[in-house]
Amino acid sequence: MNSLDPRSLIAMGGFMALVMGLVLGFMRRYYPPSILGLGYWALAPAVWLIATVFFAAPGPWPQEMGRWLGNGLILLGFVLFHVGCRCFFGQPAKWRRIVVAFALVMLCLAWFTGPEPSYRMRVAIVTAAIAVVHSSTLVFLWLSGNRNFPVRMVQVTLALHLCVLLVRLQSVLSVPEVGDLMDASTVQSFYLGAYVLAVLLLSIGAVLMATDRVRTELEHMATHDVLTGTLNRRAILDFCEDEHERSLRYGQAFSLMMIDLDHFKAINDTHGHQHGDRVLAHFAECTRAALRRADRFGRYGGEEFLVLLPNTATEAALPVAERIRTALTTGHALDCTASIGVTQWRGPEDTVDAMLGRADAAMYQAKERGRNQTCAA
Ligand SMILES: Nc1nc2c(ncn2[C@@H]2O[C@H](COP(=O)(O)OP(=O)(O)OP(=O)(O)O)[C@@H](O)[C@H]2O)c(=O)[nH]1
Repeated sequence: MNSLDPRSLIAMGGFMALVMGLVLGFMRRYYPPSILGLGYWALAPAVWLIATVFFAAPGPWPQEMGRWLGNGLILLGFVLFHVGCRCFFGQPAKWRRIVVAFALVMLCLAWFTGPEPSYRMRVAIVTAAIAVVHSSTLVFLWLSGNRNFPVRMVQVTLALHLCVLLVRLQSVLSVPEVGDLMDASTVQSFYLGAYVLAVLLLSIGAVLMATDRVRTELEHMATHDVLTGTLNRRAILDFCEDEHERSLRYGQAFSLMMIDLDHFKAINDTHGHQHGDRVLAHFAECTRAALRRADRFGRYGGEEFLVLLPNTATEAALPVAERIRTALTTGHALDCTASIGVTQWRGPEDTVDAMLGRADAAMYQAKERGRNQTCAA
């Protein structure tokens, strides 16, 4: 079987690193600053590209020195990828540990380049070091708990490359001497091919992870209220329609709860609009804490909020309303009171609009009766 020329493979890796470095660099520039880690992910391919130059191009430096630097830069690229992953998930890099370990590896490589030249030992050291970096990236990603496609793709790429590295390490340690990097053997082509693929797939994985995060952030912005963090009007109404459809299909009742803060205009007028905003945020936090996971809570408009209680009839919704009112009066400086109107789905003829109307009417009834209470309709 004809083996691929190692120089061509290295050049291919360099070209891919160039393209992916540019893509990630542009993303770093134009994506929201909340997407962390892109800088390190963009640096990794740039470093791999420079490594390619040291390996493949004859330069003014001695060949052995070029190999030493090339190996170091390849390792550094994977370290930067690891740091990018940590930053992306909001974890600081352990720089002290990284710098010490990297310096040690470079010293060992220098030893087996100059005083005690051994290509075999250099291969073993670099391979083992990259395997350690891959393992810690893998463990970190696993512990991050994220299981979406881009993370899975990066994990699979790291795991496969790790397998190749371990095979290489084992084979390099089990024979007295191995061929040179530029020997056109099938085994060498396999290792270099795996490296090129790893460079490409890890960079693509980084692109996908960042893009997925931007999509999630945009989705959140489109469905949530900035001030209170609750669902916005459109999103909570969408949930109501979904629940209504479910009730039509399965015949299970659900309840809606309209909540309006009492005398909120007076709060604004007395303490200022900003204080009013803080009261709204505090109200949202307390209410969220009083609800179950399956309940949906959204800002209907101004100081009026809507709660959707799936699978819940009025009798079960009323204690929830009381729980919310209790949660709002705990002695906190931002405490307030609220009037609540509750209604439940009444059967196939009932609509979300009709339910909203009834919940609103019940809430106004609560206001008329003196506020800070719940009425059902
Ligand atoms: N600070 C702040 N105020 C808001 C916001 N949205 C609406 N408001 C204010 O909420 C007040 C609502 O006042 P009203 O509708 O008269 O109701 P109220 O004073 O709560 O009186 P009752 O509902 O009858 O108890 C208005 O002054 C609005 O300007 C907001 O996002 N932040």
